[in-house]
Amino acid sequence: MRHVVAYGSDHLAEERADVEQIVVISTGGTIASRWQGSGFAAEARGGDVVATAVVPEGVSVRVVDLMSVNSARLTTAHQLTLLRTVREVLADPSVGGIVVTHGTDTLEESAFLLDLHHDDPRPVVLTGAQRPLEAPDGDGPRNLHDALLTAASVRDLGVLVVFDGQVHAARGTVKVQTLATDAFADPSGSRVGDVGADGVRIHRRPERPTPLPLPSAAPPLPRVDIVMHHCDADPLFLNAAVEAGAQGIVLVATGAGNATPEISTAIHEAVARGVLVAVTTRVPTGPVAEIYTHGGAVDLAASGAVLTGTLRAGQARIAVLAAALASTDPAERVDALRHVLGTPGAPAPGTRA
Ligand SMILES: NC(=O)C[C@H](N)C(=O)O
Repeated sequence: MRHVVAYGSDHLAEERADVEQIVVISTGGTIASRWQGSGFAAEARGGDVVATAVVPEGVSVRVVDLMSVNSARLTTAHQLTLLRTVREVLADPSVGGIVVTHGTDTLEESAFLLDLHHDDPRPVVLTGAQRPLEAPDGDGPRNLHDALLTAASVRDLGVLVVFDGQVHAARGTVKVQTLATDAFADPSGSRVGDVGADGVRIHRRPERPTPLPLPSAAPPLPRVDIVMHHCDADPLFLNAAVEAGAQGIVLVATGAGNATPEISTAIHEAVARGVLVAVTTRVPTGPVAEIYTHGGAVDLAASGAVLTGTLRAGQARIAVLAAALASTDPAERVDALRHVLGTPGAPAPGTRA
């Protein structure tokens, strides 16, 4: 990345490094965690986090200290603040890309929300750590270096997750390890690339639907709940979510998307009240599919639920949330959900007559 530039009135030509400015947005997580006397919690500022990493050659870093929280505590309001901050940062054409340091617990949710709205060729790369800030064998410094390198190197890949030498698309990626450092994978797909001593290697381009417009962050933000099915489950929690005012519900069904006739009836009633209901599965890998009746996915879909393909619970919830933020009309919300799921033939949100 070297080129020739002219400086000042004497037209002195010099060769200088073409520096790529990457903005690091710091949000907390284990990568920013310190011991609190009883356990670890996010505490450090972004500058402290960046100071742990080797900044790749040709990259300059500017830090935005957005928040410092364990990611299990994040709310929709936090995530919309992150989304707006990304937009504001990218409004500066001198910025080459963004790295978001984030707790791993809900990283896949924030990454997917950003990806659904990302309409810029410049990358947004999320990373974090499984070991705390000052751990002698910490994984944060390498992850941050790799994320910076990726953010400075790639274009037109949407929002990415870089972790443990791997580059993942936001969509489909889930946390697959509670403690080990190879924390992320797409169980139903393949990764986008790798980061090694020879740089960033990209193997595939993620499929992404047309990005959604920036949603309003004005309260009240829609409530979207997750309810898990299991042996002996009745519709109590699904109905409780409706009573609590949920505008969207994700049922984490068994197998390929199956529950019971009673839950199918409860979904029918929820949908009749304008609630957007989606179905994913407890199984780690593979799509949900309309195969079984007697309370199976065939019936749940007939009751008005939308099957979410290979998205797991956290990202299925983000898809429902994004659809709920895109419109207040129940039919348009279904369109928006099908659009973000990449359903063939789904009308673009807001195009209904
Ligand atoms: N590894 C981590 O980052 C976990 C941490 N509890 C979080 O903030 O998500």
